[in-house]
Amino acid sequence: MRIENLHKSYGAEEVLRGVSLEIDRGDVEVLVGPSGSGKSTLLQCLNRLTEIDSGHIYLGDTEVTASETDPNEIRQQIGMVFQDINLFAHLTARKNITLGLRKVRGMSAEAARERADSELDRVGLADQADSYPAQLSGGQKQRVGIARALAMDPEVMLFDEPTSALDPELSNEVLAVMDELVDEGMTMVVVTHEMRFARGAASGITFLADGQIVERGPPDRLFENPSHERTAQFFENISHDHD
Ligand SMILES: Nc1ncnc2c1ncn2[C@@H]1O[C@H](COP(=O)(O)OP(=O)(O)OP(=O)(O)O)[C@@H](O)[C@H]1O
Repeated sequence: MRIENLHKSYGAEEVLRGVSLEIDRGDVEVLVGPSGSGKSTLLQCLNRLTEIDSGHIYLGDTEVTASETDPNEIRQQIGMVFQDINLFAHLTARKNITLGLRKVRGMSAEAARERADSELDRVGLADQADSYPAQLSGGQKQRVGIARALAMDPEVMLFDEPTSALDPELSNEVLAVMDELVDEGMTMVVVTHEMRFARGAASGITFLADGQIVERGPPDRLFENPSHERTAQFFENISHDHD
């Protein structure tokens, strides 16, 4: 993905102020930064959930931000997992996945069911296909959300604080699934406070503050030897939060 000079304002507040970033196929980019720095907004721009004011986003040769590009197609190619698990409560885990496959992809009932079951298996939930969201733990629901995005066979997966509403044990279930995706070579952009995941899985860490990239680099360098005082301060603060 290539992100060029993105600008986005909400009213008078400029939330993204000239963000440029390149993410290679198979890379895992972790976005970090203080609350309100624009991480979620940036992520949402990448699959057109939020429209930008100016700049360009490319996925390979396709310009995501071009007016003729269909946002629904982009959202299949660039899947997203949110902090709030937004499953349909009246549908089973399997049906939550087959719905999009039938409606958007026009798959037959049988093919959709097969695909859903195979994605549920991939996230370790083969035995929960008939469960309703209320019968699942937060971590299981989040994994169904991941399976639902994966079922569309995306080229890129976006994760917006996928574990921050979960207690540590359930977070680990979700992180384990994310680690597997990393091992499979999935291209991922992840907003997370889980520095252990960032350290272990990220190819690059981007530190955002006030809607701009302060610095970017491989995790070891950013954690051990940041170039900017602001980055150092941020990592110092989070390590204290987790003491
Ligand atoms: N839909 C919206 N309408 C108006 N303002 C918004 C909207 N979404 C985000 N903002 C504002 O944009 C700024 C950046 O928000 P964003 O959620 O992108 O930051 P963030 O870095 O993800 O923060 P956090 O870590 O707290 O989630 C904030 O000041 C926020 O209030």
